[in-house]
Amino acid sequence: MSILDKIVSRKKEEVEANKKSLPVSRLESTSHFKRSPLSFKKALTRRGASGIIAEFKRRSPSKGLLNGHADVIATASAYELAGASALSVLTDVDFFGGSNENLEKARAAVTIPILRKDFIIDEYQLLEAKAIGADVILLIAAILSVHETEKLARFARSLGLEVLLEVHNEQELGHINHFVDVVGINNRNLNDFSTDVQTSFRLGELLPASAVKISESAISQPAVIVQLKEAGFRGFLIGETFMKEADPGKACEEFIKAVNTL
Ligand SMILES: O=C(O)c1ccccc1NCC(=O)[C@H](O)[C@H](O)COP(=O)(O)O
Repeated sequence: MSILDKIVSRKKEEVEANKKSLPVSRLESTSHFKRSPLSFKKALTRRGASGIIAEFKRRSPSKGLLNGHADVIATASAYELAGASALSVLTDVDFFGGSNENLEKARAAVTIPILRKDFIIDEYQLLEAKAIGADVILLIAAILSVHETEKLARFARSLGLEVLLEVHNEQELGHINHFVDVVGINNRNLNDFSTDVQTSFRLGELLPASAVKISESAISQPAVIVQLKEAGFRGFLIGETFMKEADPGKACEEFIKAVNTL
């Protein structure tokens, strides 16, 4: 079984358990549920935006523990102060050491949009995303059919959430539909963990000029941001480069400063 299959299999169990312990009526009664989400797309395309989407990721299947000490509130605040356009918060518990609570804490600490980074396979998770204060959700083409992608994207939009669709190869471009706000090209092959930033350049050329596209994973050099911007990318999702440092907020600040000097 590939790691992606393992994650999805565990996710199905987790979602069924959550449906029982926290029914939809409880999700719908939260204060976040009544809030109007912020626009991720606007935050990335605003004039002068850094486009950096700074991620809070404690550990990952590919690298193990990245940072056991960073505090989510301090890190989220520091990312925003450093000039990040948006945050990404892992909420998967078993494989990434994340939690819904982390996203709620980040929500209370920042005013920029927050991406719920998880493996979404069920509409319940979209209601949950809204209830914990997310603004945008991730749909991963590699784990969804074209029909499932459209159904989930439509439902997310009906809740006022924006949709980031993640693709990794030419075939997955067929998952794009008109409910998708932003297309993410993941430089990491989620089955074997190999990374190659060229994936963004290759697939980016195949997207219509009107698509708002972001590059995800394995970005560690400020110079790459300049090249990706030249290729029309508006956002850059960065986790490990920041989280592997003792002070992820400082690492983000230095990275954005370095981009601005190029
Ligand atoms: O990060 C992993 O090892 C991973 C493994 C399996 C599925 C997803 C995985 N990561 C999710 C992501 O897409 C990244 O957290 C995100 O793009 C940031 O990547 P990075 O800057 O390389 O931490």
